[in-house]
Amino acid sequence: MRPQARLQAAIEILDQVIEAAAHQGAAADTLVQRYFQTRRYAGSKDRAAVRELVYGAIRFTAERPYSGRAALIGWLEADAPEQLALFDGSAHAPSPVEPYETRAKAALAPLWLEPAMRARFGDAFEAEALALGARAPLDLRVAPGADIAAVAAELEAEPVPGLPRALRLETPRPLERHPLFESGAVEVQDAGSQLVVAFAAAQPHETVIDLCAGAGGKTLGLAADMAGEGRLIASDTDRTRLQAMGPRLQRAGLGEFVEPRLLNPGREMEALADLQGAADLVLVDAPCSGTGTWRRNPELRWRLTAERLARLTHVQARLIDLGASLVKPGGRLIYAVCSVLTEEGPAQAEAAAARTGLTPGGRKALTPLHDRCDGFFVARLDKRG
Ligand SMILES: C[S@@+](CC[C@H](N)C(=O)[O-])C[C@H]1O[C@@H](n2cnc3c(N)ncnc32)[C@H](O)[C@@H]1O
Repeated sequence: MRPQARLQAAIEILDQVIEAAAHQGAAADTLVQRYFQTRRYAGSKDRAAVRELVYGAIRFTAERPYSGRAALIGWLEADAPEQLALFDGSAHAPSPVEPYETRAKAALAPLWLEPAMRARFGDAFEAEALALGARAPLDLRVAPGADIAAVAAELEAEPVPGLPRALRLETPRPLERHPLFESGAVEVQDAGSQLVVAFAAAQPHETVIDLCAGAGGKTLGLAADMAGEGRLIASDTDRTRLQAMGPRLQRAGLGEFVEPRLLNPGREMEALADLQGAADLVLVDAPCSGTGTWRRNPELRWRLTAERLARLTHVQARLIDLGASLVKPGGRLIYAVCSVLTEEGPAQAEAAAARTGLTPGGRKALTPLHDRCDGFFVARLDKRG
């Protein structure tokens, strides 16, 4: 592809990303992949270059742009103006840039969300928002049986302070076909997620419920901490995610240990009735805005709306109440969200303590700027014995 055609491809994909963001459609990564499935003439260098253009424009502005063209022009004018000469109207090229046409403006947070984020971060708002929008390294969790020093040497990865089983690749590269990944010796998991698991402090012989287990990222960490002793139930309402957990458990040799349970949305208790008041630990890793993961999913900034956020906080409160009923006297509930918003974090935990009668037992807020990991909020709530 000529450079001009790459720009035009990026514009077309960005149009799709904008449309999908407005209507809860497919993720940007999926749209990039689909675009090239039907364009076999594009080689791997073309794909990589177009992807860079698409993500450069997405990272540039947190405010959903008017069009793919506006997004790309806005970004290139700010960061690579020489490329605008390639908007020359030749075959497969974008038409020349007009002085008065709409261009996206740089924005660190969606306009409607900025006041809440300023209130949350105070003077550090700009630095925190910049860190949230920057590229993330690739973090790995090394399985208990694997020699971490040998894995670090083989992958040329660095240790992560405070997490003895974590390694970091500052420049991410695909690992899905690496023997260390295929054998279950390493799993991709952000340091923030690993810190949440460490905060939960699952112990051998406990009964643990990972209520919103998804594809099992944190389940694997909980299982490692339990050293295969006790009971670990992993539930979710999403069949596809729960099914994706299967191969991960197999790779880690945990197929027999973890009990997956598919829940019916709104009627979750039907599949959990036997566990009422039975768990030492319930992890509620609740669905959330994902504001803490903007580094890896920058287009989430274009997706979130006030209505969606309100729906999410409602679901979070419901899941905390459900989780609380599963905790046994003397047990604990760990509430976690990959969010940096007060209403999903501290405010949610405080309201939960007042509503459920559970006792606040410590909490932690992580941010990319401060902790070099995804943004997370995690809180512990104890049930009196
Ligand atoms: C933040 S994700 C969990 C990520 C997962 N724990 C991990 O570490 O990879 C939130 C999960 O909550 C699930 N979920 C949404 N509504 C739910 C409900 N009513 N009951 C249980 N899980 C639910 C979603 O399907 C999603 O997988």
